[in-house]
Amino acid sequence: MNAIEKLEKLLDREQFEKIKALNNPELHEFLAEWIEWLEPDKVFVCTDSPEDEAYVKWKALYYGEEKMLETPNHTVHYDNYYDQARDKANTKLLVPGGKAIPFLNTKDRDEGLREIRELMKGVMKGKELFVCFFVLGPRNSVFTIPAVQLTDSAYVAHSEFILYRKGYEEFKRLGRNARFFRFVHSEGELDDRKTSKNLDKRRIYIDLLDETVYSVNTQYGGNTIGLKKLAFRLTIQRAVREGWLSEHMFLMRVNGPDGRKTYFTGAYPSMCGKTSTAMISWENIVGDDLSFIVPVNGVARGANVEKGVFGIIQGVNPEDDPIIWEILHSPVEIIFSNVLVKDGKPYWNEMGVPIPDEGENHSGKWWRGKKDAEGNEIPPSHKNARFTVSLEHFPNVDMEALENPCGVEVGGMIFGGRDKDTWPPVREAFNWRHGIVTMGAALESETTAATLGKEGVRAFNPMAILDFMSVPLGEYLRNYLDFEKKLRKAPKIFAVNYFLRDENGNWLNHKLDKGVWLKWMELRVHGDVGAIETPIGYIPKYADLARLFEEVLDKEYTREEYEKQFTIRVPELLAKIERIETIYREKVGEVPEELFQVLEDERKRLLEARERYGDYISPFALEGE
Ligand SMILES: Nc1nc2c(ncn2[C@@H]2O[C@H](COP(=O)(O)OP(=O)(O)O)[C@@H](O)[C@H]2O)c(=O)[nH]1
Ligand SMILES: C=C(OP(=O)(O)O)C(=O)O
Ligand SMILES: [Mn+2]
Repeated sequence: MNAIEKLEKLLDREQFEKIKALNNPELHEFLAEWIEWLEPDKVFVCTDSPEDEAYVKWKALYYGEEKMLETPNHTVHYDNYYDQARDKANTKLLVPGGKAIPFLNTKDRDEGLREIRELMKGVMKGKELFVCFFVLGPRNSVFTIPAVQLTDSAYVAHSEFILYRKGYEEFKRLGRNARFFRFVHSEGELDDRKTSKNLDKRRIYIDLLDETVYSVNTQYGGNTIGLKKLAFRLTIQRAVREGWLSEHMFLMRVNGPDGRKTYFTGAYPSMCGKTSTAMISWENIVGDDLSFIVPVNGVARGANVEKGVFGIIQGVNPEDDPIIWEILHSPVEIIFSNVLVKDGKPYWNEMGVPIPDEGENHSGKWWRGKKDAEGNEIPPSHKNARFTVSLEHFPNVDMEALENPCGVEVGGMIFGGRDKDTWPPVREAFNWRHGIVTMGAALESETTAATLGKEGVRAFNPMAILDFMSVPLGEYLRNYLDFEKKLRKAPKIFAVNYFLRDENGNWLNHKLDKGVWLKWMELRVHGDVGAIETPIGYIPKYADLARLFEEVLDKEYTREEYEKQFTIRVPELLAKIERIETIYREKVGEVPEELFQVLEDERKRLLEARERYGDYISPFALEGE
């Protein structure tokens, strides 16, 4: 029996017709094999019709994976108490022979496939399987990658309808030419709260050879939403092979003087400010998490891979995040996950308004003071609780940029992480190489609640992408360094640090200060302001920041604040170079030689500056030159 005959037997007439209309034998083969293997009771195939999307939404409620909230179109979903973040340990890249690659979690492909197939055999008995088609990037463009998702979670399928562009018609158009990604997900057995039960058998296996990702016994979006962090491993591999960039970056428009529009991408690790930055209310959002950057006629052009936001809700408050706040309180389609619910209303930590003392949350029935099995007090919402919403509802979305099949010209690229004591709030690289090496490849950040495990540990995280890296780091960096050669004018590279602290652990900056750094970077892209040359790049002059603080935030910015924040911390910077160099020399292997040269040059500049000015160098001392 060939694949299409098999499918005719496995699917009811209506569903079968939808599949038959897609002229792609490879797709048919894949579907026949997996539907047979997963043994669902029922299969639903989603086309791009609003009815099919509505069906999935209704099924998420019907099967109890989501519950309605008071506001129309709002629902809440819970993940298991121990399934609240990405599971790095059980996320593995399947490579032939299980070849060890530094910093990557690999596993022998045959063994991995055997294991995951075993875990998935008949896993959908008694369940409904949803077959969904989406695309990454704008449709019918240089960025487009079609993808098919198989899942028994209507919540996962629903999330994808919010986050991705529909792709059934694109599959139809492309026919057998579709080079598509595949995602197979099962939440596995559920408990009475409809959360995944067999967490000890939670696995996320990425088959780089077949561009297929398998995910089982988990529901948390970062582990399950195929087109998000799972596809990301596959797009990085494609990008490095094909000479473009697939990055963990937001994409936003910063509005310059006289209506000038400048687009920036920014790479920060999970929970380090991508969404908050892209959502600055007076600028315009294009994307908040994943960007493709492709060289087109010598110009770096960027596009959002997605069309929605799976954002962290903790800390969203009416003062700092007026737009998200407004959206979260309007009747547009939103999935809240792992928040506190009381009388049909969602609540979350640090929301700036009083929170009830009891209700339901990710731990089940909750009351203030409730402790978990480990004796830890359970907060109202999980730190990694999220909202899922489509960008079309954002008053500040740049729709033209989001939908443009040619993407937008990238003027600047920003790198940043959680760093309490080393980098200044903002600086500009001397050139592409300097930025890619000392800001991107040298990025370190403290671990957060976006992944399971200990928080607050400083960790090497080049380009904020290490969790998703799928090729040897050296190859990835080679591609990055070479990218410049494909461009007539490379984007400027910047680094930011929103997380500096003083001796007592207090933040040195307010959450909205980033709005000022963005305006400064916009001016720098066009050469509109001067800067102070330091051993680690260009930093802003006090006078320019004082003026921008006034204009942007209507705030006074004192010389003392500036000096404290922009002091060049030579011992910390030297120690960092030491750490980074050691990692690349001793642990990574096959690193482009120029990386060491660039680090060495930076070290020399720092040592010379220390000779003249001492360990902690005031920016005013350098400006005087
Ligand atoms: N202290 C401080 N916290 C911030 C700042 N920006 C964002 N955050 C917090 O960092 C967390 C994650 O931010 P988010 O933008 O969602 O990160 P993403 O995962 O990179 O998109 C949230 O809890 C924010 O409240 C900032 O400038 N300063
Ligand atoms: C979905 C995620 O993205 P981020 O925290 O980068 O927004 C994640 O890391 O699980
Ligand atoms: Mn985010």
